[in-house]
Amino acid sequence: MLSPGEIEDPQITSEQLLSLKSDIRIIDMLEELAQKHCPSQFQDIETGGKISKSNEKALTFRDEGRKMLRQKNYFKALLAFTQSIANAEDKSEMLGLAYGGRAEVLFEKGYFNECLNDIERALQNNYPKDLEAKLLEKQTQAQANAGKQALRKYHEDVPSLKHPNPKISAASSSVEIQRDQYGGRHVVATANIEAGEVIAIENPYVVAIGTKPSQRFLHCHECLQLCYNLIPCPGCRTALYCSDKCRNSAWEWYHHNECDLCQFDFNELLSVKTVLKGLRQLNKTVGIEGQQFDGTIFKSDRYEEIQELQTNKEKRSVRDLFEAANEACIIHHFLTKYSDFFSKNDISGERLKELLFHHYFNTTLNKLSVEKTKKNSIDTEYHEVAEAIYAFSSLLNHDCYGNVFPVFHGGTIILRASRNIKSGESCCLTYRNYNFAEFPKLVRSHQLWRFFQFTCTCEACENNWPIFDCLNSGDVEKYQKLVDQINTSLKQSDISGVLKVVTKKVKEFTTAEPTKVDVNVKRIFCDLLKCSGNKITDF
Ligand SMILES: C[S@@+](CC[C@H](N)C(=O)[O-])C[C@H]1O[C@@H](n2cnc3c(N)ncnc32)[C@H](O)[C@@H]1O
Repeated sequence: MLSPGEIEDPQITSEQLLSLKSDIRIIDMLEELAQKHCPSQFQDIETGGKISKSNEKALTFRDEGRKMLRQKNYFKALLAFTQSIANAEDKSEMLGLAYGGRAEVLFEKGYFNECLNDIERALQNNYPKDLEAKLLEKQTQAQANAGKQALRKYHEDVPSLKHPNPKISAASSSVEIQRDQYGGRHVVATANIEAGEVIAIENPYVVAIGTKPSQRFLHCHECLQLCYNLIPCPGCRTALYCSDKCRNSAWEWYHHNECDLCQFDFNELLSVKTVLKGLRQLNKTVGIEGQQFDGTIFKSDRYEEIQELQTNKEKRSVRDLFEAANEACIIHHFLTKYSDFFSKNDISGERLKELLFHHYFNTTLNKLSVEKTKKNSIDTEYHEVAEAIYAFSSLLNHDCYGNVFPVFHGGTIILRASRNIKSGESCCLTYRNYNFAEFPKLVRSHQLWRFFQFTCTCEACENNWPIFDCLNSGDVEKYQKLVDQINTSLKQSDISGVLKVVTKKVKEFTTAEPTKVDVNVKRIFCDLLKCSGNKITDF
């Protein structure tokens, strides 16, 4: 794709662009510039050609899978066979063989139920008759063991809200949405909230899985659950799902058109999914009485809430405006030329470009990173699975010493208080973990402006709280005792026991500038909260 640096037109400024007033005029002007400087950019993508399913590619991955299986490198074998399944042509013998190969890996690792699913799929997909006897033998062995397979849980059950908010479908009744001139919409506590309390439980509107093999070949692209026997979209070699239910849901809401784009090797894009799902939802609800948007209840699964999310368009650089316009034009071009989008949607090309432009900004601004953690250990490392858009969770503003922490169960986000929050206080996340203890104020303000276009005026910024090394120590002796207690409990895998002790400690925090002990205890507390959420693979 063309980059803004390649536009040799130094005269253009974001003010000039924004003075054009309407989005479509900005898009048109930038499209004209892009065509002047790089007339061949659409053809460049097209000459790469449709990268459709290919049994040849599937065979290469199958060979790799078999090699890894022989070497007992089961993890790599699983990834290779799943890639073979993604590439194999629908209903081909190659697909059957790829399922058969993965069934062997699953058998070796004791995933007998998953193995049986794959054997079934192999048999339904023209598995070669001369190899069938061996597969049926494996089936009998797996059936004999399936009953003994322990139930594996990749996160704890999603809790339910004790006191649901009658006006916000995802939130507890102790919060409300307020708006002010400086911070826009934000979430405020309407009652005292204790550390650990659940503030909201919310499903994503759309998700976009990461591009690494450990992300896309191990998680459902729709619900984000960890899954070792994903099934492919029959049309493209990109999308993989944990079940027919997820595959059908994705198809119904957005993938019926996204699939055409995936065949040109576009990664799954939050903005595109949002537009496709939004239009689908609007088409479905229009005309149904009582389904019109009335705005009295904030619903997480409704397009109007997503459309309203902030864009900061007026504060964007030329680079941002250009990237958004360019992406909108490319997606528009490919949907027009290679899909039946316009015959199924009553919408003009210009309107589609405007929507893509709008959602480029509001998805880049509001997306959250869906994470997972190591099993039963305090793990400060960052393991991303996907990015996702949540309607209500997007309304929490930033604080460099945030009081809310997200934990992910599959794609579901659970927002918990990471310290006590007083009634009337704002409930805030720490965006991209730009917290005061790790990043000096100068770095934080630079990055917060770069990614979120605002100047932070939180207590840490206003009072110039020092970074960790320069904080007061706090009660180190007590802290050492706590750490010993934590380590003993962790050795016995007693997470809930240690969480109780740490929660008590967090509840004792005062509002003054935190000490080193406070910062460490809060960090441990958040890491322990994460233990109930998504786990990294145990394969
Ligand atoms: C994810 S949105 C949060 C919800 C947003 N306030 C709204 O009205 O929809 C992020 C944007 O909110 C604003 N924001 C977040 N935290 C802020 C803060 N501490 N002070 C001022 N503005 C803030 C910035 O414009 C930022 O780009």
